[in-house]
Amino acid sequence: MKNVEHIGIAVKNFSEANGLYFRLLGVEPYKTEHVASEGVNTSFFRVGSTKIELLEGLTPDSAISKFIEKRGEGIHHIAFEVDDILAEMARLKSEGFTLLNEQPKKGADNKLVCFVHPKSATGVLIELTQEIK
Ligand SMILES: C[C@H](C(=O)O)C(=O)SCCNC(=O)CCNC(=O)[C@H](O)C(C)(C)COP(=O)(O)OP(=O)(O)OC[C@H]1O[C@@H](n2cnc3c(N)ncnc32)[C@H](O)[C@@H]1OP(=O)(O)O
Ligand SMILES: [Co+2]
Repeated sequence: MKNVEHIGIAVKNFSEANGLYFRLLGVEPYKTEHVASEGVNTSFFRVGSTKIELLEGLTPDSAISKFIEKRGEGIHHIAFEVDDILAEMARLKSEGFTLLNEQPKKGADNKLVCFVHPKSATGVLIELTQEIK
């Protein structure tokens, strides 16, 4: 795995949180994107070589809404950049990690993504991301 591509943060109020992170980081988000398949709105802020992804759930059954309901706002996942997502998925599976999708799916920001169950990774939801070229 390469660098931490982004850290995902679950927020209750998307526009307020975007304003707060603008004041915190001193930069505007470089993009906001609706990801229908995940039921979320996302925004991305560049911080050095990595990014902060703010996530707002759009329906009560989205992963983000359920997370906030159970655990409140906060860090939701850590995303690692990989060159070959299929190879990395096979490697993690053989190491005993539970993958949450059997095939890579289209994530935000032009990436293929796969999630690893937090219960198999010390309570941390892990995302693999591979850039779509
Ligand atoms: C688009 C974009 C991108 O970057 O491209 C994204 O990031 S999309 C990001 C949003 N999409 C996703 O997160 C997709 C992958 N996530 C999922 O498939 C799911 O959220 C899930 C399997 C992690 C949890 O789903 P679930 O239906 O089992 O949910 P539950 O609410 O019952 O949660 C089961 C247990 O996992 C815990 N749990 C849930 N979410 C998290 C999390 N993010 N980090 C750590 N623990 C977590 C709950 O507290 C609970 O623990 P306890 O049992 O102890 O109470
Ligand atoms: Co993410």
